[in-house]
Amino acid sequence: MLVHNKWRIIRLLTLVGLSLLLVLLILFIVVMSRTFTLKENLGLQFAQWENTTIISADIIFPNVFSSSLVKHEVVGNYSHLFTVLGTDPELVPYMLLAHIDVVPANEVDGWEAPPFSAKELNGFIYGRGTIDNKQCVMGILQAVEYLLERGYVPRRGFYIGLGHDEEVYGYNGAVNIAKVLKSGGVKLQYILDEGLAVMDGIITGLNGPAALIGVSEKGQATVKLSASTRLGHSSMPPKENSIGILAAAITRLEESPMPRLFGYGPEQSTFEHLAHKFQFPLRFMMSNLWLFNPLLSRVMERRPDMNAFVRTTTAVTMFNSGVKVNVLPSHAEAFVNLRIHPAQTLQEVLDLIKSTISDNRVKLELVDGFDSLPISSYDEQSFGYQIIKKTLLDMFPQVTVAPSICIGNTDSRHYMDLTQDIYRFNPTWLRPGEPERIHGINERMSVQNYEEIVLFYFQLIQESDIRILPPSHTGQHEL
Ligand SMILES: CCCCCCCC/C=C\CCCCCCCC(=O)N[C@@H](Cc1c[nH]c2ccccc12)C(=O)O
Ligand SMILES: [Zn+2]
Ligand SMILES: [Zn+2]
Repeated sequence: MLVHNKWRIIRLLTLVGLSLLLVLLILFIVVMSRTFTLKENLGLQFAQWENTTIISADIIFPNVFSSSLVKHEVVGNYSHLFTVLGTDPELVPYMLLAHIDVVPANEVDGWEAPPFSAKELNGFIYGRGTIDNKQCVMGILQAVEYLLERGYVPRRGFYIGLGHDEEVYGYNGAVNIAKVLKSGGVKLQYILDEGLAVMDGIITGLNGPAALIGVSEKGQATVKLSASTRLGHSSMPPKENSIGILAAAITRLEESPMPRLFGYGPEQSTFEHLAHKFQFPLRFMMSNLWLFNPLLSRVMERRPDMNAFVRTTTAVTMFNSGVKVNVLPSHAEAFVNLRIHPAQTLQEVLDLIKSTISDNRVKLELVDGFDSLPISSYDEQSFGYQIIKKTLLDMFPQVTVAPSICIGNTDSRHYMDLTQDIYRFNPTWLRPGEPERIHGINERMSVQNYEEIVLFYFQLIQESDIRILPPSHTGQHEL
C-alpha cells in the first residue's frame, strides 16, 4: 500500500513538473516570436529640442545608454559606434549608418526659421540636417529606444555607426569606425546608409511614389586645373593671361559634357523595375532601353537631377586668381568636381578632360578620385535588399521599390571590406522642390515623415531578426 502511494506521488509530481515545463516552453516561444508594434503617437523628440541649448543624448535615449545589450563607444573623438548584442551568435550582424555633421547654414540666405532652431512651422521641422542626416540619426536611436523600452531582445546583433565628418569625406569618423570593426574581425550581412529616398512626383511620368535604393554609388574625381603667365603691369597686358587661358579651358569643359551613358549602369535596372508604373508610350520605352536610350537620355539630361543618372557630371566648383586690379595675374587655379558614371572609369574621365581642354599651358592634377562602387545584390535572395523592401512595402504598399545608383558619395564606401552588400537609402519622402533643400535653404522634415522614419527603423530591426528569407513566390519583376 505504502509502495503504491509512493509511486502515485512520484507520477503526480512528474506530471506537474512536465506541465510546468510545457507552459514555460510555450511562454518562451510566444515571447521570442513577438513582434513589437508602435501604434501610439511618437511624441516627437525633435520638437522637444526647440529653444533648448544642450540636452545630452542619454537623457533623450535613456534605455539606449543604460541597456546591458548596448555597448557605446566614441570613435575618432566625435563619432559614435553602438554595438547591440543579438541572442543568436550564428546570425551575421548588420549595420545602420548615419552622420551627425551638417554643412553650414546661414539665416540671412533666406531661411523661414533659424537653421539651428528645429522650429516647427505648419507641420514641418526646419533646420540644417533635418533631411541630411539628423532624421536618420534620431530615427535609428528613437527606434532602438522604443524597442528596448518594450523589452525587445534582438536575435541578430547589429551595429549603429554615426559619423561626424561625412560631409568632408569621413576620413576620421567612418574610416576609424570601420577600423575598429575590422580589428575585431567583424563581418556584416548588410549595411544601410543614407542615400536615395522615396521619390514622390519627382520622376516625370511615373505613377505613384518610388523608393530608390542605392545599390552602388557614382565614382568621383576632383581635378585641379591651373595656368601661369608672367606677372606685370596691367597697362601692358599680353594677348592672354592665366585667367583667360583657364577660363577658356573651363568653357570648353562645360560646353563638352561627358558622353551619355544612360542605360549602361544600374540605372537600366531602375527603369526596368519602374517601367510598369509609366503610361504608354513611356512604359514601352523604359522596358526597351536598348532601343530608346538615345532618345530618353536627351530628354533626361535637361533636368540636372536626371542628368546625374545619364552621364559623368562636370561641376566647376572653385576658381581663384588675381591679387590687385592693376597687377597681371601670374597664376589662376580652378577645381572641377566630377561624379563618375559606372560605365566609365576614373582614368577614362581624366583622359577625356585632357583631350577636351587640349591646351598644354593648362596643368591638370588629380586631387582625389575613385571609380564607381561595386553593385550590391538586389535579387530575391539578397537578404538586406529584401528586408529593406519588405519593411518599405509593409509601411507603404503604394510604393514601387527599385534598385538605383546614389549620385552623391556616402560614408558607407569606407566599410567595403566588411560586407558585399551596401544599400544607400533614407526612408525620407521627397516631393517636387524638396531635393533642392538638401544643402540648400529651408531644409525641413515633416513631423509625419519623421514618425514614419522612426517606425521604418523600428520595423527593419525586427524584420532583420529572421534567420533566412522565406522562399520567393514571385518570379521576375513586373514589366
Ligand atoms: C531618376 C530619379 C531622379 C531622382 C532625383 C534625385 C533627387 C536627389 C535625391 C537624393 C539626393 C542624393 C544624395 C545622396 C547623399 C550623398 C551624401 C553627400 O552629399 N555626400 C557628399 C560628401 C561626400 C561624402 N563622401 C565623399 C567622397 C568624395 C567627395 C564627396 C563626398 C558628396 O557626395 O559630395
Ligand atoms: Zn548626408
Ligand atoms: Zn550632405
